[in-house]
Amino acid sequence: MELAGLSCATAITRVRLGISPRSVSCNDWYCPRCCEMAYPTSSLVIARPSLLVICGPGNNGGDGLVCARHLKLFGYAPTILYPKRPNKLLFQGLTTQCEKMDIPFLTEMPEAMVVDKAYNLVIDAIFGFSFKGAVREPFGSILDVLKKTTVPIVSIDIPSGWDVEQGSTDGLQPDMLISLTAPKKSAKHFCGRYHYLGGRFVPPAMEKKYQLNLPPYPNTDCVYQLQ
Ligand SMILES: NC(=O)C1=CN([C@@H]2O[C@H](COP(=O)(O)OP(=O)(O)OC[C@H]3O[C@@H](n4cnc5c(N)ncnc54)[C@H](O)[C@@H]3O)[C@@H](O)[C@H]2O)[C@@H](O)CC1
Ligand SMILES: [K+]
Repeated sequence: MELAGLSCATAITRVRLGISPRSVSCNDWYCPRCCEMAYPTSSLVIARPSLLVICGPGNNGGDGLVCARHLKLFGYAPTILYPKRPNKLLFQGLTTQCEKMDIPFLTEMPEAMVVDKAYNLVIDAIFGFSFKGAVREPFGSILDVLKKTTVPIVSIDIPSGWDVEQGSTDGLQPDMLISLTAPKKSAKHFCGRYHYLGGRFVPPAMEKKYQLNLPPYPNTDCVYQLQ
């Protein structure tokens, strides 16, 4: 989980993010002409390099907590929403680490307009490959807000609410997807601009056994850009 979260934070720092679609005429968050070196904090829309990380009740949420901590170490200003916290030492420890790093926690999901004004990016760490059935609250309302925001969304492993194999026609449409270990079948329905693979920790024997055909990560990188 530590490596998964670190690779998510690393992938996020690699993406170009424009000065502001509200302040540049081309309306493109990732336009190479309008963007500076991009994701460095100097190019963010809102002066403060603010990001909202929304964490769900399972390991996908744990990846989000780790990702938030590393983003803070990289110079960003993450805020976390973590509405359903499992009663397990692992997640309590990850939460404590974020608190000790002065990462603020929200008590409720802000409205879409507030998200648009306050954050440069939303990181969706709500559900991963164990999501099933109809979305239960409070996550249904949270996903509804995310569908209304204009802020780019980065989904960890799977866009939350998508079926792991079939995807979703009316679900979240993130701008960036970070597949962990290997892309899931639903990734072929991803229509955003950036697709990264992260989580460089698969033993070669396992990669061979499951014919994962993972791409060659360059040098010591923990992420690989697929798209
Ligand atoms: N190889 C692995 O197993 C790895 C897993 N990792 C992460 O772990 C994720 C999978 O973690 P988990 O198996 O804990 O599952 P998830 O984090 O996908 O979600 C499980 C949680 O969501 C809840 N849930 C499921 N369906 C729901 C619904 N319809 N409405 C509301 N709540 C619902 C469950 O009660 C459970 O609390 C991956 O997607 C990935 O992000 C990574 O850390 C890397 C390695
Ligand atoms: K997710």
